[in-house]
Amino acid sequence: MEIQSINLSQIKMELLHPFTTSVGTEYDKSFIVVEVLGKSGLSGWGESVSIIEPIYNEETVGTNWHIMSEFLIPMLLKASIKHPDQVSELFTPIRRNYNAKAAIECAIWDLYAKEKNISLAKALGGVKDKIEVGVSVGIQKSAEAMVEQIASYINEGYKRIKVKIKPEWDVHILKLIRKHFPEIQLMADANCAYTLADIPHLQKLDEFDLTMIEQPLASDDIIDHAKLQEKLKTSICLDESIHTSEDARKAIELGSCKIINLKLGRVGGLTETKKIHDLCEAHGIPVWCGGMLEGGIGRAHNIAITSLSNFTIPGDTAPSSHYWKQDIIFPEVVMVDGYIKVPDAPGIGFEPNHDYIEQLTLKQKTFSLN
Ligand SMILES: O=C(O)CCC(=O)c1ccccc1C(=O)O
Ligand SMILES: [Mg+2]
Repeated sequence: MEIQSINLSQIKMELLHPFTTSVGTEYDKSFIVVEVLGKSGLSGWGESVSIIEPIYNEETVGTNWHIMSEFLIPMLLKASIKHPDQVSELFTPIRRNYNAKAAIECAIWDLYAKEKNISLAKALGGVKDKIEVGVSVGIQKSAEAMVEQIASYINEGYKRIKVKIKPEWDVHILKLIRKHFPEIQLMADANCAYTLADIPHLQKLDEFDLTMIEQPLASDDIIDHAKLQEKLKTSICLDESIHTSEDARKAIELGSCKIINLKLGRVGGLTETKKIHDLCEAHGIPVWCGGMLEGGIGRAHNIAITSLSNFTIPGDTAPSSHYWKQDIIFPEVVMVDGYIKVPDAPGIGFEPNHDYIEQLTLKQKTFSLN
């Protein structure tokens, strides 16, 4: 693979509906789109999932721009890359900054698949031609609004409902949801809102037959999660705590979780995601694809990775129309009967809408060796 140039665009998109979790509310999303132009004339695309504030992890759009332009892109332009697996290896001397690394690494994977004239899903070893879709429901103004929202999502066909919880927005909400929807596949995501002092309280969630509780404790913890898992019937799923396959190995060894949420940005890209996927598969730990309110390019990468065999639980991969009035790709991602088709066109299988991306651009820079 030979790289001609790399283009970064910081864009801003309005969310159709605000999204509230235990840590804050998102009204719009500003993020970086990466285009890697190959000497082949083909382009690979990636998207960084970081937002403006460092509230889910330590990265932001600003730190991503800095790390990409000062470190990752110069390294990449000087390197000779034959296979995308080499990119994460190349970036190893740069500590953490997983979202920044992933955006570039995913673009290289897309370019690689396009140059091979195969779909990204196929390049990654995917085995499914369609994926099951779940939806993440933010904290609402009232419990009644929550029930209405869920009813409309079930109507749209979503196969799994995830609700965001926090202390004071948990037991009564889940009780009400179960009263209305006794049969749905239901889970809860706490985004680190509890501590071990909450064990008796969290045990009350066991009666709701949740598929899992996601990241109940601190974002950097795997020890206390193991202690909590011993006291809960409900499976714990880790999100924020897992950045590498080594993290996953340790969490599995300790019994800190029974399920892992995989986000390409959080673990530095597709190669590491595959590694964690394979490790989990070998240990009987199911995985699913988390979402970070992605635009169409990030969403396309999520769809491709979800085609792998151990993604056995529906992910947070809702279609474009769930988030945006207009997405940045053609065609937009659509869901039919709770499924999204895995594209078989080369690479991510969706065409970035160049004009629209340009309209949304706040800041742009092109990098090349000469
Ligand atoms: O993209 C989606 O639909 C789900 C979004 C989501 O749950 C989320 C969004 C931003 C930050 C963290 C999380 C999370 O999964 O914890
Ligand atoms: Mg989560």
